[in-house]
Amino acid sequence: MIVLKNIEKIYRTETVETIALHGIDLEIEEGEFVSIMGPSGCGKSTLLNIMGLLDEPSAGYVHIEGTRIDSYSDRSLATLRNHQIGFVFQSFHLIPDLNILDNVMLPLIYRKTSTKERRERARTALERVGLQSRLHHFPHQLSGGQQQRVAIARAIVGSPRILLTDEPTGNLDSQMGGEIMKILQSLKSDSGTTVVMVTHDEEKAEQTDRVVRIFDGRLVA
Ligand SMILES: Nc1ncnc2c1ncn2[C@@H]1O[C@H](COP(=O)(O)OP(=O)(O)OP(=O)(O)O)[C@@H](O)[C@H]1O
Repeated sequence: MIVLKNIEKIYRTETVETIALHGIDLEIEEGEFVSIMGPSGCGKSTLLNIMGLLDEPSAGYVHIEGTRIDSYSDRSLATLRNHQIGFVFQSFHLIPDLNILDNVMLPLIYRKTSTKERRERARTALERVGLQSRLHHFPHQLSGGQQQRVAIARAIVGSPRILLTDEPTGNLDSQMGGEIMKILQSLKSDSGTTVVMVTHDEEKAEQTDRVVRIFDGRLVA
């Protein structure tokens, strides 16, 4: 379960102060598939980054699986992020010089597992997204939808409890976007993964369990 309590986020530069989030209270149940919608600049990515422990709130606190995050050391935070949370972004961020299998094995490099086990897990994750026949292809040899499926495989290879996705279908046509939605739904239904998806696409948001709407850094529904 993810709990956000009275989250504020203020970005300060020398001349400007931007209040990106104003007192957000949000609870996301384990195994829930939630979408976050709102106009450009309303704070969606900021919220996702705070949920994913990539950024710290200026005030308020985050609980993940019952533990208040600000009680963690940087090292335990990194471990928590590496083991419990997977990320998928709109642009796939694959490493062009590594084949698909090696790209997917990458997050396991910090774990004390053998290369053989890491390879097995990467194969299983790639099977899960239907890319078992492309293991030795390089990213540029795949379509956009396939590259996004690799990014999902990489995000789930460590079996995270939480998958955070920032416009995962934003760069894809509607058929490929539909395939990505099916994969996200299967993660929820087959493994009970909690999935949070930032999207601008009303139709895709309606396919999730709950739509959270943000306007000007505040929750509106
Ligand atoms: N690193 C930063 N420094 C200063 N201001 C920032 C920073 N990151 C975001 N902002 C500001 O915070 C606000 C929220 O940005 P955020 O990226 O969370 O919006 P968003 O809803 O995800 O937008 P979009 O849909 O366009 O991606 C915006 O006004 C943005 O300009």
